[in-house]
Amino acid sequence: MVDYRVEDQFAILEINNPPVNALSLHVREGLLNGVLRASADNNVKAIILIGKGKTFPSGADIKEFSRPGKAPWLPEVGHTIESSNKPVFSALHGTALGGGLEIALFSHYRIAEKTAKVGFPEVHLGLLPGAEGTIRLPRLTGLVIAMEMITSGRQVSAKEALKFGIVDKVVEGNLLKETKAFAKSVLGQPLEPRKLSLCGVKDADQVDKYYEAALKELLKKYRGVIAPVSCLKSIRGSAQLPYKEAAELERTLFSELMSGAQSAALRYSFFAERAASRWNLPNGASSANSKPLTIKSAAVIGAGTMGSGIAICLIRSGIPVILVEQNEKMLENALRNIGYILQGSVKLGRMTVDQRSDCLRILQGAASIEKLKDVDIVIEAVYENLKLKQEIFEKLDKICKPTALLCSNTSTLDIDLIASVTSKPDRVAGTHFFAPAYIMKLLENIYGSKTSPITVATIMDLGKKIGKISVLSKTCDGFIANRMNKIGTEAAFLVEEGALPHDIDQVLEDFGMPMGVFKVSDLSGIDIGWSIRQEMAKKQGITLTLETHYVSGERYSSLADRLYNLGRLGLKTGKGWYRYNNASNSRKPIIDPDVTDMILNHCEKLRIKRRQISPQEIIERCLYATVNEGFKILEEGVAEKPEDIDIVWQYGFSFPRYRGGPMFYASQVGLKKVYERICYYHESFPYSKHWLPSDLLKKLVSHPNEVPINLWMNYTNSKL
Ligand SMILES: CC(C)(COP(=O)(O)OP(=O)(O)OC[C@H]1O[C@@H](n2cnc3c(N)ncnc32)[C@H](O)[C@@H]1OP(=O)(O)O)[C@@H](O)C(=O)NCCC(=O)NCCSC(=O)CC(=O)CCCCCCCCCCCCC(=O)O
Ligand SMILES: NC(=O)C1=CN([C@@H]2O[C@H](COP(=O)(O)OP(=O)(O)OC[C@H]3O[C@@H](n4cnc5c(N)ncnc54)[C@H](O)[C@@H]3O)[C@@H](O)[C@H]2O)C=CC1
Repeated sequence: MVDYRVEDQFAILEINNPPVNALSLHVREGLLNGVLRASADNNVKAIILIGKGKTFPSGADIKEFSRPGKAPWLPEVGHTIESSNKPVFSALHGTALGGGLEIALFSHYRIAEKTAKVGFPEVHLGLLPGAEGTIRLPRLTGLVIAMEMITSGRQVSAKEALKFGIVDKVVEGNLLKETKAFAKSVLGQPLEPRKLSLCGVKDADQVDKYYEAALKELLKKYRGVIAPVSCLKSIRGSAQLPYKEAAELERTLFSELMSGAQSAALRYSFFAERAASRWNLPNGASSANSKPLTIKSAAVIGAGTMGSGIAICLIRSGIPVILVEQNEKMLENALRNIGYILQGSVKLGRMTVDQRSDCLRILQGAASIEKLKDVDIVIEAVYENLKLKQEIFEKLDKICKPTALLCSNTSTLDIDLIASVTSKPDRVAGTHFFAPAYIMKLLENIYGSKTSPITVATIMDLGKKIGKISVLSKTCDGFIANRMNKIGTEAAFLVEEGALPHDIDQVLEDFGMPMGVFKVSDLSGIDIGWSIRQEMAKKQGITLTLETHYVSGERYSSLADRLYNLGRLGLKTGKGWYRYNNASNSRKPIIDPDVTDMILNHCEKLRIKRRQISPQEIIERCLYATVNEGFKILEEGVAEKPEDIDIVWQYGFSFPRYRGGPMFYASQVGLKKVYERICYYHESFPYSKHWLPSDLLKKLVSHPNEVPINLWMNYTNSKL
């Protein structure tokens, strides 16, 4: 794993552990032995550490973190490098990250190839750079840059690294040749000043001031996340303590993080995200054996909230779009609105004026779908109405070229029903974006029973190309995301039983959700849910009233319908579950006593006896109902694996990454405990079928060995 050779009196230690040269045990052993061998070899004047393939080591081997590790540990390897009697040069290319950068900081000199990037991304894994990265980086860069880089996990370019003093030279061309040339220019110079363990932190006297300022920022930015603060404490130690004691403090903080729940969840999330990009269809097709088509042009039908957002995603990635609306006036409004949104991006520094112009240049409007005959893909985003969508797909089938993919942004409707009106159902799929589509990272792609592997491969690939995290779902009512989301349903029941909307929002926010469910409902519009419920009632041939308490034997809450009837549609009308100060254009939700009165009246009318509800019950009711549905989704093959579900929740509903996702969270609580509580709530609420315990969960708890191993178990200390 570390190839050793001597060339021109240089010992070259080439790290060869694809794909990212992670510093797994054999690499650490190879480095340690290689440096000792080279140090003892009289024919060697200097040592060069270099990565084979696309990168210098991108970090420790994260997979090893969930197993008992073995020496030599990285700091031991590092100190062997630093104390070598021969100068050691790290030649950096690709992404020299985490433990990789630490190895470089133990070396006496660092040379970076022009396109290389360096950084400490450990904070994203709930960790700190625990091989003395927090002690060494400030010795090179000073405290402010070290604090920023380590607490943000940001990767910096070779050029910036040179400016910060992290690397000694940036080179172009053959890295090894250039490193040798640099080495020759410094051979013979004393090594002691190059050993960071012997240097001090130049702005150490300012540490308290920098620490306080950074802490204030971090607490605001990363509410509930512990690793950034630990990083900061360790960096403070680097300035306040002698080197050895600082390293001990770093080790203690690292061990605390490593054994904690947040890092377990974040490490799981790292692999889950990559696992979600791989897919398998029941017919044997998979991401490994299916090739995507190239999408060179697109059309979006419906330029409302979603259609406009989807069009932005496409044009931002350089894909020309024809945007279709019902008439010229609506089209004009939509195009103007897109212009404003992009203007906002410019103001926020997310794009330049020129990039905005480039985007608008490839956006074309149309008030009829007749113009779509040449596009490679159509994404329909009209109202959530099956009949309307079928009419549109029937027309598209006739107008578009035979190879075009026809996709719907439907949030709930069966893709098979939409595909059934076309002559090419293999080309039909769901591409479910989340609002606001130009911000939210998730693209939930949906395949129907006839969707072809090429279609699936293309929409999964398209997601990646437009900067989304794509996850695949089989068609069903609501797909993974909306079918599983029982938070809103249970939250409404909890309000009927005794809680108030802001109580529930507070508990969910304390759990780590960026925004409570009622605030989200106000933001997206009370009318959205109302339309979905009306559509559902129509399908079942029933009429919903404000007194409706059961629908087809299922408990139903009409609280949101009451808001709708009062014209309280959320933020857009200045009133919803909360009140908003529209005069000052404020989006800040204000608790509204009128809503409390409305809730109390509702309960009185329906003779619901209100009671005290604990935060624990709120979490259990909202999350365990969701988890139970998640297991049903797995059982039915709607989601292929728990990772897919968790990634949908992280990127579609902003579920806190440091809790892994609802399925992972359940595994951390203990599946047995979760199952028992689900059974308890099923007994308490027999008229909510989402409490009917999942067979898969029951089997997993009672006969774990009979259930195929769930991937998440590989990376964590999760328990049954
Ligand atoms: C590197 C990337 C930027 C590459 O991106 P890209 O090209 O897009 O490829 P990907 O699809 O992301 O990745 C390809 C493939 O590689 C896998 N992979 C990537 N990185 C790693 C990794 N670090 N480890 C393992 N595997 C990795 C990835 O999963 C993909 O495979 P797939 O899942 O099968 O598809 C990008 O990948 C990236 O950003 N990677 C992560 C980089 C990172 O986070 N690095 C930091 C790692 S943590 C680290 O380095 C820790 C430390 O610094 C501290 C170590 C301290 C040790 C101190 C220990 C002292 C302990 C003493 C204990 C004593 C106990 C006792 O006495 O018993
Ligand atoms: N709003 C949301 O948060 C989300 C909505 N969705 C789904 O996206 C779709 C669109 O939703 P929204 O954008 O919120 O609705 P919207 O009401 O904001 O926009 C729909 C647009 O479609 C246009 N339209 C209707 N019939 C048309 C036709 N025949 N030809 C051209 N344009 C037509 C309307 O004029 C309107 O501008 C729905 O299927 C919805 O379920 C999916 C994810 C999230």
